[in-house]
Amino acid sequence: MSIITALEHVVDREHVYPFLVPKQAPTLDVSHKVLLYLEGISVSFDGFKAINDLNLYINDGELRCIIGPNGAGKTTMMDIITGKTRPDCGSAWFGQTIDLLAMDEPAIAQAGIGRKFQKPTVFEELSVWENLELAMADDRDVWSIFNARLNSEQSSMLLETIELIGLQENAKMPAGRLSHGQKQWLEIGMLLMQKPRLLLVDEPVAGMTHQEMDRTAELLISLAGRHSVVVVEHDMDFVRNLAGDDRTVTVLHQGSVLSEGRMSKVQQDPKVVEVYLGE
Ligand SMILES: Nc1ncnc2c1ncn2[C@@H]1O[C@H](COP(=O)(O)OP(=O)(O)OP(=O)(O)O)[C@@H](O)[C@H]1O
Repeated sequence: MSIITALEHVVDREHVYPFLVPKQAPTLDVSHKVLLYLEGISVSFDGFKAINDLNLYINDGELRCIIGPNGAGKTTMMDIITGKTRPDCGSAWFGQTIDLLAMDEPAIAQAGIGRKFQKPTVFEELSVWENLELAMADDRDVWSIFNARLNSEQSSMLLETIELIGLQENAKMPAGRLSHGQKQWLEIGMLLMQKPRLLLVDEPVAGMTHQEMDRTAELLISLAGRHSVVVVEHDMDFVRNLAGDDRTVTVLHQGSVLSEGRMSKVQQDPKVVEVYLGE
């Protein structure tokens, strides 16, 4: 480039230098129908292998239940997917192009992986509607969110979400007054406002009534297809309900996959009966 051209670029306010463009994750590619690939992942804490040569594949739009006894490595696996824990070896890809191990936690969330922890963390003083507004994927700051009007796409997304989580009647209610189950649904709704492609849900029904559990199963099943959903859960009745006859259940034990398949098959696997269901 000549000096004149370089000077022209400097004064040209439209010109953006490549080094000034924020690095963006490559476009998600699920042409092979797999959304998440974990291969040969291991991680040790003080010499103890919490994850041991783990291989796991989640299809695009799939709802997968992950079960396993205490200490099987379920939480650590979620921590690796979301970038909270770095594995010692192995690979983790989101679709075929996005290398999760090369990204930090915010970049992974930005790329479309949302995580719901066991305890609901909603803003208790704010209404259900405001909680959802606040969670909306947007570059507005907190104050402008409440001062600005939503555009029509944002309003319809919010309406659709509040209906999906069954809280339309509670839109104006402070989130602190919701039941435990309703708070969990609100938090799922808040995650959905960020348009995740993959939702990781940790023990969603702990502390719920049976009615709330059934409603939660319906909600998670309704999300599959548009999103992939990975649910870690201890409650076997809930897992049976969620998995139905044709979804895949993965059993983790000592940091690797012990068994995988339909719930009816997994339940009868002698290895599973021995380490987990037979407890
Ligand atoms: N940061 C850490 N430092 C040391 N050990 C850890 C750490 N995180 C996890 N572990 C150990 O790794 C093993 C797997 O833990 P993890 O929490 O992933 O299991 P889990 O399947 O989620 O168990 P639970 O069902 O009880 O939640 C456990 O033995 C745990 O004590």
